[in-house]
Amino acid sequence: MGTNTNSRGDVVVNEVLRVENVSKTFGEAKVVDDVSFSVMEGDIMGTLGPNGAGKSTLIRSIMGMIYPDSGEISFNMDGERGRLFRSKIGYLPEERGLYKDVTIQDIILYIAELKDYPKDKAKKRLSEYLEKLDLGGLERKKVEELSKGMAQKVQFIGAIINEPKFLILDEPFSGLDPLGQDILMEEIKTLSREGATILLSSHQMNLVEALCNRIFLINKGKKVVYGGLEEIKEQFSNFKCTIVGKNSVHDLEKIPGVERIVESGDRNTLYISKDMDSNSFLRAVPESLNIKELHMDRISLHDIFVNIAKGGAEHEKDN
Ligand SMILES: Nc1ncnc2c1ncn2[C@@H]1O[C@H](COP(=O)(O)OP(=O)(O)OP(=O)(O)O)[C@@H](O)[C@H]1O
Repeated sequence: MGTNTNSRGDVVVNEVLRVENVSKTFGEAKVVDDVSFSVMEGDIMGTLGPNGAGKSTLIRSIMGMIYPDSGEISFNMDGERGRLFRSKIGYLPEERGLYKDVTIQDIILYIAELKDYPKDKAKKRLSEYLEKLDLGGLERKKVEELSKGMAQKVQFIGAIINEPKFLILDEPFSGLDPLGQDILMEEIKTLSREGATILLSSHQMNLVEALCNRIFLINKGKKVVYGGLEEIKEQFSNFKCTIVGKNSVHDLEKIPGVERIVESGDRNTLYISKDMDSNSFLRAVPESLNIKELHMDRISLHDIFVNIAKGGAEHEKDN
């Protein structure tokens, strides 16, 4: 796993959540298969995986909503070890649902009460967060009058109303417009700076890349990648080179270090082997190529994800 550096850059040893050899079967299908990982104090950990990979099943198991067939899940918070400390945890479930015929304030105060969080503090925190999330002054609005994105923000407030030490967010960005996503991302960073440890699942790779210090990637129920974001990028090939121009894939494939090509019209993206540094690669690009544009980039989390989900295809068409 390498050094345990959290999202704040601190080296930490306190493991807040430990998932050990967890498996879950529905009918004949093993949807979580012997999965182990840890979330360290101060982490913003991203759980990624294709549709149906097992992310929500894992999260529901952590939340004690379903029982794994085997394995152990344990928390360690404020020096106490245990199964689940409800009052210290915040949870945004994948399935959205708030009572419709109640006001925002009533539902949030109800959630706060379930978590033993004082009513006066909850009221103040609700107003602050409504303001931050662009819903200022809407305490008395009924849930049924809200748009999907607005309801999503209210449910987020429900997850953080008790100042949780550990926050689990299942697809927090889904249904939000780009502005809403940016606002939420800033709030997640602020909560982390203020001391929360966060586990989130998302399909928005750019947001995960900007937020998370540690990644857990699951595919078909099995852990496939786990570690620090930088560590993972180095583990997979480091660079990609995009060349725009009329070139045959056959010629591009012959350049030393090219592992994989994604073709999109005149634009070819060449994924470079991690053994090849960028200077050596550029020196090896033949003069005979037709080059209208050329750029070198670090590979993104999106690239890593697609590569794993497709099983590392050699040569792909992008359209
Ligand atoms: N209660 C259930 N009963 C039967 N099968 C289930 C149940 N819950 C989940 N599954 C199955 O388990 C698999 C994993 O589902 P899960 O919701 O954990 O995936 P996910 O990674 O969260 O996917 P997505 O990104 O689409 O939300 C799927 O094949 C799903 O059909």
